[in-house]
Amino acid sequence: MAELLIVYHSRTGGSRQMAEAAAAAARDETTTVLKTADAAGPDDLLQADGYIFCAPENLAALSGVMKDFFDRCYYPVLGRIEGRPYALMICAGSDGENAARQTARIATGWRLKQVQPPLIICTHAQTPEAILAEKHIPDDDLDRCRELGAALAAGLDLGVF
Ligand SMILES: Cc1cc2nc3c(=O)[nH]c(=O)nc-3n(C[C@H](O)[C@H](O)[C@H](O)COP(=O)(O)O)c2cc1C
Repeated sequence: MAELLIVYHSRTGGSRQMAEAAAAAARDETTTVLKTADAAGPDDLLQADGYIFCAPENLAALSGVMKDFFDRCYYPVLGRIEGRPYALMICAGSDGENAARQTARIATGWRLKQVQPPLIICTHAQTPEAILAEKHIPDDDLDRCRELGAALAAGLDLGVF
């Protein structure tokens, strides 16, 4: 069975809920490994056949912990995972585009194949208190994460990418 690796970072819970929803749906289709960014490393990337990366946008960039995952793994796996499919999920307050663009550039460096446009979910938190509060991602947004997880996992299992 093909293996899907989902790597995520979350500060206030939104990205975690998104990653967990994608993982739960993906597990119905293929072997799925869910790891936090600080626990994941090059061996996890090498072992998997495809990826979902999920993280918040912080200060108009990918969150630092997720960036550290890519920084640690970039050269150890460069040239060894080319052509593998991936998808991207970003949790943001009101934007998310820069984090998505930045992550896509890293993935292009690895020569990964993006199999669908980035899924950006905005929490619409505006005040410092709301931004720092624990997030609750609505079920219809989590449905979009479930669809993404199921589609990537099913495609991996069928070998269509
Ligand atoms: C330090 C910090 C910086 C942020 N910068 C942005 C930003 O540049 N753009 C944006 O859309 N949201 C921004 N946000 C909002 C978060 O992306 C949003 O709260 C999201 O839910 C965080 O995901 P998480 O719950 O997985 O941590 C920022 C939040 C924090 C704490």
